[in-house]
Amino acid sequence: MWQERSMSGVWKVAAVRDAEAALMARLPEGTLMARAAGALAARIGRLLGDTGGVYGSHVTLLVGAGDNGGDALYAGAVLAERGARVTAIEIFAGRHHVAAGEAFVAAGGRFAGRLPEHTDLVVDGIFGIGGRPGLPPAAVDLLARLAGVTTVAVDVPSGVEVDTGAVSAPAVKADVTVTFGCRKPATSVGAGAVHSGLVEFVDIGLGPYLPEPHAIIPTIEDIRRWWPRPSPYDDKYTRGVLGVCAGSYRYPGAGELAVAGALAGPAGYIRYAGTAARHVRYRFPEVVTKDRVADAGRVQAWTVGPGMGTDSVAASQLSSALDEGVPMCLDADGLTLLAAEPYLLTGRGAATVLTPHDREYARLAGRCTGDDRIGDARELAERFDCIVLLKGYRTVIVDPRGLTYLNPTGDPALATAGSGDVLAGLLGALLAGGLRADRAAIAAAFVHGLAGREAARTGPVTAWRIATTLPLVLGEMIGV
Ligand SMILES: NC(=O)C1=CN([C@@H]2O[C@H](COP(=O)(O)OP(=O)(O)OC[C@H]3O[C@@H](n4cnc5c(N)ncnc54)[C@H](OP(=O)(O)O)[C@@H]3O)[C@@H](O)[C@H]2O)[C@@H](O)CC1
Ligand SMILES: [K+]
Repeated sequence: MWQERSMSGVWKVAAVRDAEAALMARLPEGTLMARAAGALAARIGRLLGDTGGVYGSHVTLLVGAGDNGGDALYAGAVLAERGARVTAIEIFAGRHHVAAGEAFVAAGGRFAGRLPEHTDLVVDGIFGIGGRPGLPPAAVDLLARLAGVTTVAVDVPSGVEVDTGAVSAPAVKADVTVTFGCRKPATSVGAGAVHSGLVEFVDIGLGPYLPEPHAIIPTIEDIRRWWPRPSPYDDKYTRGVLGVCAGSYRYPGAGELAVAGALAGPAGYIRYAGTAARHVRYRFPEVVTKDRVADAGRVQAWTVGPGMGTDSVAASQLSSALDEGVPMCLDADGLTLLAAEPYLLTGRGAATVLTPHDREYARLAGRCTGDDRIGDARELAERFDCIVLLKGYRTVIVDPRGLTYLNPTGDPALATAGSGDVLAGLLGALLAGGLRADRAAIAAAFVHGLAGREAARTGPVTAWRIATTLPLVLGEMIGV
């Protein structure tokens, strides 16, 4: 499924090692490292080019004992040949990739016991996929002294747990990570994605040897292809009708934001049911409003939960919506209701997407999210037999069979009150529009992220601004 061409996969270390062994068996020794180091040197060269050029620049390599340090040394050799002053510091005294060290010295690089006076750019070659979480004290000390210097991580930022992206101990914080062969969780999810900075992928030929990926990162082409578009034969009903049950007397804004998100989606008709009906009607004349889900009329999907409260009225609204047996996005207060009544979804035939943030996750799972966000999301998806969209800088989406997506468009600006209400509305509209539920979840997260980024370009981001930026982003980037 992931092989749809534009997607990129994410693989764990064991799969990378197997693919590497299979490929290496067909190639002369050192070929892969040469490919990796060549691309690394080229990327560093471009970065230095932006700040005065390679010639005469001061580059410091932090070099571990394994092949990751070897990559750094071979790249350092190329830079030294191009006139950079390259200094390598061993993290473990007397231990480095021997052939790479010789090439480095032959090209004019030098090993030193301490940092040079000045560094323009530091290369993290401490550990790659052979790394365990955390850094030796010597590396922590060097990195502290290099704080503020442009940092390029080789393959993964050292110290990040490669298979989960967890950062539970000191780890390198890179501006750019040049990653080889395939993407890994370390650069794609959790705090590791933050520590990776801009991730540049270098194809070294592993592709044909890799198995099904651990997770998938969709691209904008995937989202464009999936987004439902009306045909000339559609009417407002056949495009899909979404029911939105969100907001309340107390929190009418949640209803308005969820509806605003929904209106940006592909559904042809939005029905609102809830106690914020007056507010919704006033702001959106195109939406038909009722107080009760039971009176809302037929829909192809429901979004239930944002700001609806958790009292008995809210519980009965949720239960009416579930009775309709159509796909549902369950968010916010709806998740709190589910946590209190975990059997609510048992035996449900239609797809359900749960959209927790970390605190809602804790309520549902009975424990906090841990270091492995993909594992956390999978556990919840299995328990409730649902699709789970676990929000974060890299939102994780999993279906109960384990198919996993990572959203690449997250932005810190999205962490603002009401932002999730907009997402829930948009996601529901995609469900109503007939998109497969896992794709509806990732497409909504992707476009919501783009809208957050776009809104952030012109000032502080509010949920309302995310909602009003959605049509712009959909028109300009998704082509709807
Ligand atoms: N895959 C590919 O296709 C290609 C891979 N290539 C490159 O190879 C890299 C993998 O190299 P690698 O296997 O030699 O392991 P690497 O990451 O250098 O580190 C191992 C060393 O670090 C040590 N160590 C680890 N953690 C530690 C800790 N917390 N604290 C202290 N020590 C710790 C560990 O010690 P040990 O476990 O032996 O005690 C061992 O000495 C890969 O990321 C990529 O850059 C490319 O060149 C070509 C294509
Ligand atoms: K590294």
